[in-house]
Amino acid sequence: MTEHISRVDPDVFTRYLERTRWFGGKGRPFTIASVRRIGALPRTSQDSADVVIDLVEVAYDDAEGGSEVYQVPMAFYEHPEARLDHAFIGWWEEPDRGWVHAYDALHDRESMYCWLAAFDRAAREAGGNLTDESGLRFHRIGEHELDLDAHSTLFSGEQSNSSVAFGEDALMKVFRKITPGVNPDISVHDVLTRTGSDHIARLYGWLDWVDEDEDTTVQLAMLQEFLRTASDGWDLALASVRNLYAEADIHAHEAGGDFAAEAERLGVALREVHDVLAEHFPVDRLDAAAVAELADAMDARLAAALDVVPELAQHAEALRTAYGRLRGLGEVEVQQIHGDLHLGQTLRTSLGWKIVDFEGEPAKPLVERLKPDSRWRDVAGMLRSFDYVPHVVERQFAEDQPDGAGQRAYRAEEWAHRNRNHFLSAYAGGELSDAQQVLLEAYVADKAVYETVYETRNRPTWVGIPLEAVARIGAA
Ligand SMILES: Nc1ncnc2c1ncn2[C@@H]1O[C@H](COP(=O)(O)OP(=O)(O)O)[C@@H](O)[C@H]1O
Ligand SMILES: O=P(O)(O)O[C@H]1O[C@H](CO)[C@@H](O[C@H]2O[C@H](CO)[C@@H](O)[C@H](O)[C@H]2O)[C@H](O)[C@H]1O
Repeated sequence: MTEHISRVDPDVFTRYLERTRWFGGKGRPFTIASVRRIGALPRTSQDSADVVIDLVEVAYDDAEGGSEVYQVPMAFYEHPEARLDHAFIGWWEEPDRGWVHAYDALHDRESMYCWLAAFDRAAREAGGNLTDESGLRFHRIGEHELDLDAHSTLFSGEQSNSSVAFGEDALMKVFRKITPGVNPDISVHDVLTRTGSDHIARLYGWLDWVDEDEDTTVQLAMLQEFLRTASDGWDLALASVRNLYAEADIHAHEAGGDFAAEAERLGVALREVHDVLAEHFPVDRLDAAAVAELADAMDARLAAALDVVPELAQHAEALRTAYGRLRGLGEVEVQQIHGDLHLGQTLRTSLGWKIVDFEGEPAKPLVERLKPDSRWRDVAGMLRSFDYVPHVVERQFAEDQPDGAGQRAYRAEEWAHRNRNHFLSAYAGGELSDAQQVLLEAYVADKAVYETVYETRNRPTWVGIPLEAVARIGAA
């Protein structure tokens, strides 16, 4: 542990991380390797607490090993704040502040005002940049005037990061797992905002920190347009299946809540986003050797997954065969993509579909996430998501209405099939070539394997959903 908080019992952070949704190391043994104070938010006249940002380094004590760094913004109060009980981290003596009661600052409206006010001030500084003496830099782009009267509300969803809405004006996403260098969520939103894309929330700014010791920059948060009229694509799709089940014996295309037209619009939106990204980021053609490396990477991911999900073993050969087919492809085009696309990353607004969260898969190292990849990875992510929807609805129905499961399973498959097809043909604009089919199948298999690990670690009772998909690949 570094000197400045050496009096804090590391168990305080261990217990806190384990309680959060966003900590990626749940289920793995770990110790706190270091805690580093990187700055304090500029004070405003409304402040009632000191607000600081710590980076907490976690070292894993299992065979996989390695370490990760998490961002923990904290509000320090002199006395306990009952209204923030749910966000309590611990209490300890700070060298220059005395005894403090530390709370997760994102739950605290007074503290969140510090971020909003700093972003607002940045817009008025030269170049839209505000830098403080600790190296925290607030950047603004565009003309949007922030609403400084807006109250902050922390989103409570299942997220890898923490998002705070400022009224209906702006949304700030605080990145939890921190890696030095460019965060693709910011760089991709920056390009799509500057080019006027219709399918994203506009970027308003971001916060980074210059680590002078390591000569690196760390991106800490992103501020963007709040999509007021948004409905989550995942929730809409769940509602569509519930609607289908509410009427006995009708087909998916006959149900009032049919989702196929939305699936088609989503396909078109994704293609348009991919086209803009291809225009503004480098596009490469992988040669046969590089394509073989792509297959090797999928093999390696499967090997690592087998340690976490031993049930995958019986399907390993079929999965390797799907990856192996990639080796027969001469060339594969790669570009900047989304990297972790699923229905929960899509929002239906009054102005059409928007896609959010361009950070890539949270578990992947940044170097991997920054590498150009095939567009078919994103398409595969969406196809997997259409597969998840009826399974999740069925879990809810099975409890209340155990009868009729067989009939529901049949109709569920019809729903998933219909929406996958509508999405895919709208995206591709016609039939897929053999090479595209091979790519798509390999990426679907790779995503399903990733999901088995993700579910085992985060929602163990859901692991059957991707495992069933993996079994289908085996049976094909
Ligand atoms: N600009 C926005 N306006 C309104 N809601 C948003 C916006 N961006 C994201 N959301 C909501 O916040 C949720 C989490 O955002 P996301 O970027 O996926 O975070 P994470 O990286 O933590 O997964 C999304 O599912 C969506 O419902
Ligand atoms: O949104 P995140 O970047 O945090 O993505 C992670 O969490 C997702 C779950 O919220 C997970 O997605 C999986 O579950 C979805 C249903 O909840 C389903 O629609 C997706 O198809 C499935 O992959 C995602 O994989 C993970 O990276």
